[in-house]
Amino acid sequence: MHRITSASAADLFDIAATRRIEQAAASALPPHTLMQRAGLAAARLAMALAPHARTIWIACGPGNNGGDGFEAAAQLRHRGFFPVVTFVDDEGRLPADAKASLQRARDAGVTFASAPPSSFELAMDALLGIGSTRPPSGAMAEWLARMHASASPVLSIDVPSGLDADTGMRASNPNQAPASVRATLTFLTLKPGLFTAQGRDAAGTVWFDDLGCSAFAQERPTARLAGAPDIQPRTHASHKGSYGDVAVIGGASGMAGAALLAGSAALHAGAGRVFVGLLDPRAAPVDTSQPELMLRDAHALDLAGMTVVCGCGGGDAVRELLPRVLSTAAALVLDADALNAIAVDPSLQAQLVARGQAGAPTVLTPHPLEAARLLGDTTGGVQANRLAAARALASRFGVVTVLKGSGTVIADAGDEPPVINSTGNARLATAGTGDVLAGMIGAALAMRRPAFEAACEAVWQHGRIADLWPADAAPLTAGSLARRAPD
Ligand SMILES: NC(=O)C1=CN([C@@H]2O[C@H](COP(=O)(O)OP(=O)(O)OC[C@H]3O[C@@H](n4cnc5c(N)ncnc54)[C@H](O)[C@@H]3O)[C@@H](O)[C@H]2O)[C@@H](O)CC1
Ligand SMILES: [K+]
Repeated sequence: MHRITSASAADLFDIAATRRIEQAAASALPPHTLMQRAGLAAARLAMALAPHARTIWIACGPGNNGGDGFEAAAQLRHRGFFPVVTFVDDEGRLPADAKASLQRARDAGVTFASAPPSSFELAMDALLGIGSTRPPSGAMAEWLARMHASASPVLSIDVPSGLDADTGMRASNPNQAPASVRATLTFLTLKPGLFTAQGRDAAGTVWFDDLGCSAFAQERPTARLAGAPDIQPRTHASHKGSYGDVAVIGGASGMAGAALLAGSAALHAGAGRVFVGLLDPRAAPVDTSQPELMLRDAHALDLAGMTVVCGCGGGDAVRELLPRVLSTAAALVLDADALNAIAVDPSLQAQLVARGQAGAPTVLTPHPLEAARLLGDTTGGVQANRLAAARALASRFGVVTVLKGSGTVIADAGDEPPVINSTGNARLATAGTGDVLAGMIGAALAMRRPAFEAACEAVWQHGRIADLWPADAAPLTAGSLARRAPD
């Protein structure tokens, strides 16, 4: 068993692949072995989370997830703890494995109750796992609300009940208040839904136990956690030309700040030189607080051979420059208003596809609404399956897509499984952080990182800065994020 951190690189498997792995393992092992291993792992983690616990409430559902709960209860009782089990369904409908574990819990002297204990030091959610098919209702919904409203830690078994392990969408209760301490112990495989959409909030700290079955995980991963990037040291004999030029195109009237933020981020991410081509004809000729940035009129900037970051604060004015940007930029990041312009213009879309066919790298950085516009979908449709939406955008336009949001998804047009980023937090939910990300990706491209790696590394670093932000520092702003330091 080990804890998954943002530094962990790991393969993720969807429910269908997990079921196949489970079947292969179950048929090679003596009956009930997997559930006994799962229950023991759950009991061990429960003891570690609440070693002082007098009462551990274990809520068990009608399938094998409930079986894991019964098994954990038996193991805890054998170790001198006092689990109280509430069971949501009738015993006759339990699958065989779960039925055997129910009997083991009874034999161990576990207390069974019809209602949750009045107080408990830890709650274990063993109601629904990967077999969840509909929103929890009735007693199940009441029990989930009760455990998540408590001040005691909640340990979810395999998957937080009601969370779709493939997509990270909750069947109901999307605004559930987080319990004080929340952890999920997942078995056999890590599932993508634990790391994107509502999954990160629902799961809390993720622990993984492969139940000794890693040899059976011979499936192609559905997605990956990339883990911490490998930062290469700079050679002494390098110079600014070694780290490339970035040109930011954006900053229409009243929105110069967005382009300056992207430029600042590119600079602090290590680009050799950064030009900011402003679309506002009345823009100031220099930013005295960041004199390193070379401000230009966007229309006069020569883009040949440049890595271009286009769209930050671009307004409608960016539209007229896009044909030139799409045809001349050596490498390109398209953000914000550039994406909105492309979404409504088939000729720009054709140019984007042509770039991909010519092998020119392009990274799109949409938030869910921008992705929906590009796909002709709704935000809800995109969020309902973020992995699929990111892949669809990447393959439609021949680009690398960075679908922003909790658990940012990075997908490319090839066969590579998408990456779900595991850094970042709600500090990033403030104006301008997307401009900063676009600039950081631009810097990585200028340093000649392949587009997919550039995007994965920059997204990871961007979230990492927010994760490391000192709790007692001023709130994170996009400007300080770009500079990577509190003001
Ligand atoms: N079978 C095995 O050998 C193993 C199973 N494991 C556990 O088994 C789980 C999968 O078991 P199952 O396939 O039985 O699936 P679940 O235990 O997730 O639940 C499926 C059952 O719940 C019902 N159900 C679905 N949504 C419901 C809702 N909203 N309200 C009420 N009932 C609902 C279904 O009709 C079905 O009876 C995994 O998540 C994992 O926890 C692990 O112990 C690993 C080994
Ligand atoms: K569960």
